[in-house]
Amino acid sequence: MATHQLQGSLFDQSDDVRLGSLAGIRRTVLGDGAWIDLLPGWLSGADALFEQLATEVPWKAERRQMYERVVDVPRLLAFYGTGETLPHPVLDEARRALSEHYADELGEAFTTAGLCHYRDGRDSVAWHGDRIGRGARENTMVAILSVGAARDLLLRPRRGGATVRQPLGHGDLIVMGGSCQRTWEHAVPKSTRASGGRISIQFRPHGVR
Ligand SMILES: O=C(O)CCC(=O)C(=O)O
Ligand SMILES: [Fe+2]
Repeated sequence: MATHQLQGSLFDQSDDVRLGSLAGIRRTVLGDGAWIDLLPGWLSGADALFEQLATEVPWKAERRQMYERVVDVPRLLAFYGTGETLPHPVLDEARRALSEHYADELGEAFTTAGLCHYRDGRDSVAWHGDRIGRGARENTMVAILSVGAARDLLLRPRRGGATVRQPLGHGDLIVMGGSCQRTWEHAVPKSTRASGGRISIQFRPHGVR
């Protein structure tokens, strides 16, 4: 598999949970109208936030029909809809900061937050685009803040082509934008190297899932 690796954060030993500036965010154009913005280490104290979210969020283990079998979804989930208070004030702050930063380009606010908890390297998410909602038809943005151990987020064009590999953890921010949910797919594959759990917080506009 051809991979193109961008830099991520390796450590975060601060206990003081806070956001930095979004000024240093950098865009990579993927093609077919898709792009990603990256800001390694946007959140400091990310590993402390991981511990708190892991224990305090009311995580749900879901089961889904896969052909003729019902299987466990290989990660824990939580969802906060529009107007709901998020499980840590810094996440409300992140949602506000992202909404402000992208106001002109996105034309609407980030409202919902989906959380995924990958307990270890056996947890994963299969190739998909976030296309249950408007992302199937319209350009939109999905902003993901990652805390805990780094895991690879892979991105590949739907029409075929090289895979982009982006390790994410320890307070890193990625924003998938443009046509990314339609023309590209993303996944977090299983890993034999994962050195602990990772939680991702996905901010989306209303009606994007
Ligand atoms: O955990 C991640 O970074 C990706 C999660 C994801 O793609 C999703 O929940 O739609
Ligand atoms: Fe996704």
